[in-house]
Amino acid sequence: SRLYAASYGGSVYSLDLKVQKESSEISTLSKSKDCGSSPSWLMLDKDNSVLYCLNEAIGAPNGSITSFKSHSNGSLQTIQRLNTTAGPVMSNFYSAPGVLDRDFFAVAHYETSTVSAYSVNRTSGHFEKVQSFTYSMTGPGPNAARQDAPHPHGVTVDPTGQYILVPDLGADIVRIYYINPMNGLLHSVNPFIASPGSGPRHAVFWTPPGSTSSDSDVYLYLVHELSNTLTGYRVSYKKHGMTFSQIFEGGTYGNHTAPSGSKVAEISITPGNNHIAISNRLDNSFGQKNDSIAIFSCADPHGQYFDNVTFIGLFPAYGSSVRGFDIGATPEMMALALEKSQSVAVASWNERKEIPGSLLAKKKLDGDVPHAIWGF
Ligand SMILES: O=C1O[C@H](COP(=O)(O)O)[C@@H](O)[C@H](O)[C@H]1O
Repeated sequence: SRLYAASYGGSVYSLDLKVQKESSEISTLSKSKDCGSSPSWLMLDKDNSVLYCLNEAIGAPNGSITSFKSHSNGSLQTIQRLNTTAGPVMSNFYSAPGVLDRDFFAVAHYETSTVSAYSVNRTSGHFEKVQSFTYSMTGPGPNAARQDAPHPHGVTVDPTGQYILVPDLGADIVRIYYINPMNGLLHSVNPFIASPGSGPRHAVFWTPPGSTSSDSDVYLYLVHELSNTLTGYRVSYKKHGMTFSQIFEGGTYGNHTAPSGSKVAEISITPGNNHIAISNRLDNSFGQKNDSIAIFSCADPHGQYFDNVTFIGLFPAYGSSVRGFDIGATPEMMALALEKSQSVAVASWNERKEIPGSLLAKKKLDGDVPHAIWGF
């Protein structure tokens, strides 16, 4: 199976996982320095074999985005590199029904309080900036060290494809943009206000399988890095925006207090559509430098309909500071970006119980590893 990983050592990796009965192994197929000094996030267009890499460029005045053609032998061929405002940390594609020849992607820039949007030719992998929104605050938030300014952190497209949500860790807000269906331009609508000091980081939607309709059940789950909490909301669509009614709030350690210094990072709905997986960073829950993945149930066992959110338990992450993870491949496995272990790891995935399993393979890369994703 193919994996891609971003390393703050300045490399984007194309990796190969060989699963064997005795011992599995991750090997490097190729490595590129063309993403820039601090690759932070990867976004794969599987249909066109194009990989997009955000360069956070920590400490530098500009960030950048690079697109790569990913060839079947694993080599990464640079298509385009474009400078951006500093600090891009997450991106996501979206489209507009009235724009037939191009799609779009939005980028959250943590460092510069900015959300930017690009139009992209998905076939060629070329892209250009179309919009940006920069925010300010009149004073720091309750956690002054982390909330000195707005810090957009995530980009999530709603299930109907009409809205983009951007959790802002610094401002305790989820910014919401309506996508103009005729031209793809983003329009700010009423944001969602999170609890003061909670630091919303990333968000994910749950719907019954395959639903793209605002008429069906739509739920939003949000992880808050500063309070180490998960919140859940039933979503309703209005003429010009979305409203949220809270259905859950709980810690990512169940009934236990979050260990000092720990911080939540990633959230996703598991492949069976019935659980929520969350990465807890720097908690050492499974021993020194062995952090945890928290699993919550959120639907019936078949993932067909909503059920009350319940904490199931913690599972080992096999390293320190899981900043990103991706559950995918065939059979399903969990790729873990172990930032502070400077490694990428793959754990098995228990498809019956919808929980992480044993460690299959782990590979040290050339720096801190903020993101890893499955390829094709
Ligand atoms: O201070 C920083 O924080 C941002 C966001 O990190 P996270 O802990 O919320 O994942 C990080 O990207 C940046 O490198 C760091 O300087």
